[in-house]
This record gives sequence, C-alpha cells and structure tokens, in this order.
Amino acid sequence: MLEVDNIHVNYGRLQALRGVSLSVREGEIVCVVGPNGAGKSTTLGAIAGGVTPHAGRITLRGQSLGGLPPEAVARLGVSLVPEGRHVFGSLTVAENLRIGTFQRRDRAAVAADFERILEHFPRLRERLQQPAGRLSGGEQQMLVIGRALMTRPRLVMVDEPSLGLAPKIVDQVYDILIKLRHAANLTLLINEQSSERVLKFADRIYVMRGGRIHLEDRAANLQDGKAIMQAYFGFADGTGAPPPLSPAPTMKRAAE
Ligand SMILES: Nc1ncnc2c1ncn2[C@@H]1O[C@H](COP(=O)(O)OP(=O)(O)OP(=O)(O)O)[C@@H](O)[C@H]1O
Repeated sequence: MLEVDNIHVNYGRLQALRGVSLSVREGEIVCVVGPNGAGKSTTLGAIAGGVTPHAGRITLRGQSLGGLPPEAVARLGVSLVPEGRHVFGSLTVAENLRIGTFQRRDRAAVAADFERILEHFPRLRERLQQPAGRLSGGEQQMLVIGRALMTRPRLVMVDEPSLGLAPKIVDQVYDILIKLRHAANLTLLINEQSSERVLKFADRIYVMRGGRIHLEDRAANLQDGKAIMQAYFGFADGTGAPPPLSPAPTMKRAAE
C-alpha cells in the first residue's frame, strides 16, 4: 500500500532523515519505534505531505506522493493523527468531529460516519456537547482519532498515541485502534517511543534512531526485545556507540 523509499529530510543544516525506507501492506499494523529525535514524526510528516524530502520517493498504491500538499494526500485516503492531541478546545466534541467534513456534500453519509465512529467511542458520545478542552487527555486522544476517521481514511498514521497518558488509558486507546482496524478496514502506521506495548499487537516493527532505520522485522521475531534494544540504543550493531548508563525502564523490561 505504502512505500517509502530512501527519503532524506533536512531542517536547515540538521539531517533529520538520512535515507529512510519502509513499507506498509494493506491491513497491516506497522509500528515505528525509536527514541526522542529519531525522526519518527518527520517520517509521518513526509508521508502526509507536511514535510518535503529533498531526496527519495514515497508512493501510495503505486502513485507518487511527491510534491502533493497535505490536503491532496488526505484525499487519497491517508490521515495523520499528530502528536500532542490538537483539539479545538472551545468547540464541542461534536463540532470537533465534524470539522473535517464541512466540505462534504453527502450529509447522510457524514451522519452515518458520525454514528459509526461514536459506536467505537462511547465516552465521546457521553460528552458530545461539552467543550473539547474539558476532556481528559485520554478522551482528547480518542477525539483526535475519531476526527481522523471522519475523512474515511484507508491508512491512518498515529504519532505517539500513548504520550503522557496513564497505562490503563493507553490500553483503552489501543483496544479501540485494534478493533477499528477490522471494523473500518484500516491500515495503521503508528509511532511509539517504547516497544513494550506495540510488540503485543504490531505485525511488523521498524526501529529508528538518528534519522535511519536500524531494524525491521515481524513483531513475532522480536519478542525477547534483544534486537530492538540493540537497534534502539545503538550498541553491538557496528555503530561503536557505547551502551547507555541507564536504559529507559520500558526498554529494560522489554529485554528481560
Ligand atoms: N520543524 C523542525 N525544525 C527544525 N528541526 C526539527 C523540526 N522538527 C523536528 N526537528 C528535528 O529533527 C529531528 C527529528 O525529529 P522528529 O520530531 O522527527 O523525531 P521523533 O522521533 O518524532 O522524536 P519525538 O519523539 O521527540 O517527537 C530532531 O533532531 C528534531 O529536533
């Protein structure tokens, strides 16, 4: 479905992506795991059309996305849920959900989509008339995912859905994403800092660090966490980087 082939992105003098390649097949859940600053958000931004690579190629079902603005990429069925849960705080939950559909003329279909989405997010249904700014962090995360689904995407890219949320809430968010995969026939590309949770449900995992992909494999082959740990921290893989003094706790657990 999606092919990212050797893309390079610079921000001024900073080389954020140094030849990133990845692929996503129809119906897959693919996760990109990596530390802060690895280039995960930049990769999603490049696919969504918000960031322009200076080299490389991105294709969606064989069609090049090169040079397309974000709205054109969205029309091809790609939706990005950016990091940070950007809701319109003074608008109601219902208004936030409908905001991407004002251009659509098929009002009956919009109403049906609205209902279908609320079936997956009962908490949002209870809060439809409340200002989105009053929702909890978890509810806001559900709202931005719900809003992305209102455009009827086929590929949904979610940037760090667990950021700043309690583990129980993260479980709920992921439960919904996994159910939606089948119910809405979605393909998912998800960024996360920690591999611990995504190892349970991803089909394939890429580990990114320093603007490069250092590992790609089926999640089933990575369950002991060792290969991920090596790629994530950059030791024992020929880079010469020393092991960290105190690995992040989540990575420690993944390796045990
Ligand atoms: N708009 C920007 N302007 C300049 N530098 C940027 C910009 N966005 C990202 N960067 C830099 O590019 C590199 C990759 O950042 P990116 O946000 O893609 O990484 P990430 O893996 O998503 O990290 P995080 O988990 O912190 O979001 C970092 O060094 C970051 O500081």
